[in-house]
Amino acid sequence: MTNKLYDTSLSLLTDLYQVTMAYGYWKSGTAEKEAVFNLYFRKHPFGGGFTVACGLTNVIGYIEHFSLSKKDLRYLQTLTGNDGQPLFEEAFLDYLANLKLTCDIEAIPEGTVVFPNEPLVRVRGPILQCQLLETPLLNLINFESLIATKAARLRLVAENDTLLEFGLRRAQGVDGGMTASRAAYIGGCDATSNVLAGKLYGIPVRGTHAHSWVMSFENEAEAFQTYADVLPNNVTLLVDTYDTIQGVHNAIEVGRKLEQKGHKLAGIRLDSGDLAYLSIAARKLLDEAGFTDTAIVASNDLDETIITSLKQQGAKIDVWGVGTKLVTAFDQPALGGVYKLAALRHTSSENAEPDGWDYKMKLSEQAIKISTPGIQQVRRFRNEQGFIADMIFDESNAEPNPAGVTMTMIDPLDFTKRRKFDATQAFDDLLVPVFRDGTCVYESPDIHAIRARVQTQLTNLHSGVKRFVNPHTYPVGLERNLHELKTALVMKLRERND
Ligand SMILES: Nc1ncnc2c1ncn2[C@@H]1O[C@H](COP(=O)(O)OP(=O)(O)OP(=O)(O)O)[C@@H](O)[C@H]1O
Ligand SMILES: O=P(O)(O)OC[C@H]1O[C@H](OP(=O)(O)OP(=O)(O)O)[C@H](O)[C@@H]1O
Ligand SMILES: O=C(O)c1cccnc1
Repeated sequence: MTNKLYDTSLSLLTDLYQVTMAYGYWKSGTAEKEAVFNLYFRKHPFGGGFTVACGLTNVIGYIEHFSLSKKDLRYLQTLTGNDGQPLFEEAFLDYLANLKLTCDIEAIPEGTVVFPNEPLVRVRGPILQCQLLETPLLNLINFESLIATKAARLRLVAENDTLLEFGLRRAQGVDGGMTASRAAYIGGCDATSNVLAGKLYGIPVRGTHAHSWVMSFENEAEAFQTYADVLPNNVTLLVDTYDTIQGVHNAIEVGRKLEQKGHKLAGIRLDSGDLAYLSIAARKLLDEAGFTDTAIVASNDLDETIITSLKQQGAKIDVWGVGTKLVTAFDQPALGGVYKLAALRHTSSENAEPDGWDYKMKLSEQAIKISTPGIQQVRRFRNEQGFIADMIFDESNAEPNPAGVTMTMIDPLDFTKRRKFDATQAFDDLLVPVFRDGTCVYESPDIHAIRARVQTQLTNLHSGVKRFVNPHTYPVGLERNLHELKTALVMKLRERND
């Protein structure tokens, strides 16, 4: 199912500087110059060892609906510079009115585990168009990948327990709630409480009831009984409004009556107090009363650390409801994805050289912030045990060619560390074609298939990469030619600035 939230044009959902640069390219006659940009991040979120790529379906929706409406253009017409004069001339607005995206876009499919410096999306096309896409692409990929990663971490600790996403009420606005519900499901949640996300994305919806239900009755027993009478096929009772242990006794009473009518007490929910102690006590009471199938749901500011601790304490919790700390990515509120120019095409008419790419990179005093030039692809080598290493290479300049025999991968942090991969080594090239000349050529898998992909990907990762404390760094390197090209370009740029 595609994301209906983006069925209207969001073409102005960008930073002003993208539009002023677009104007600059147009005015200086370089708008159509072919460029390549890469979208990548530099550091895993949450101090982890992996990230889950997510957001591509929404990127496709955004691009397919890209078109500046008359209202958009009228708005741009009103923008003025510091002299009070219009920022943009009419002819540029006419150009934008007729602008159709013609980019070629490759991307790593959603649900793939990815690592720092790997291009998640590669955009190739007229530089003006590539530039306009920067902000929306970052917005869409950064947030969804962040939340999918958080959910994948929760899934790792929840193991085979049920994981519910309860975050809408505490999410960052409407869109924060909607995209978080989608990404949380993809990352590993089993269902959401968000009904609109259920409708739009086909995510299973689940829920219990609130304290207000109990508080609205004379007493808890009456509240539970009324709920069971009204929804006998959906009875999970929140037992902690007044006294949790008494609440469990009241729930058991209702459960007995449900059984007499051929229904069952599906669960109880704990939402405060010591969840380890209370879940163990509740399990004992339920089991003694014969309710061995009744699930214990827990919520209350849970995250992967608390769930791990509760499991270590022997908590008897079957279902974890996680809201705030999941959908707000509480401990790291943003993934720092960036979008950098990596190559610009020159034609023989511009200089004496034949047509070809000028490689581009951003220098920095910090090695981690130096971007990598080139028309990049990521080759993931694997064997029966799982993923071995990822090698970033330049499609137009690989050794000896992308389908060829031995390739040498160089560790970006220690150039003396090299690994060779010969032709017998199994691999997958991660970036796949998504747009050709502005037309979508990629069919997004359905959301359930994307979710399943995350779990398959994680089973292919070494457990050391998945641990939360000091995770092992999964090897990612540059193919030798790309490494040499990058080194030569750094030298050249540094010399030019000396
Ligand atoms: N046994 C436990 N071990 C570790 N953390 C726990 C345990 N039990 C509960 N927590 C977590 O501790 C945090 C605070 O719980 P605490 O009991 O202090 O507040 P509360 O139950 O929300 O209080 P209130 O009764 O006022 O609602 C929550 O994030 C909760 O998930
Ligand atoms: O704790 P989170 O991970 O964010 O999970 C969502 C929380 O939202 C609800 O509380 P709230 O107090 O809003 O409503 P309630 O009266 O139904 O408990 C629910 O009981 C959870 O505690
Ligand atoms: O259904 C629930 O139990 C629920 C839904 C939203 C937030 N907290 C709990």
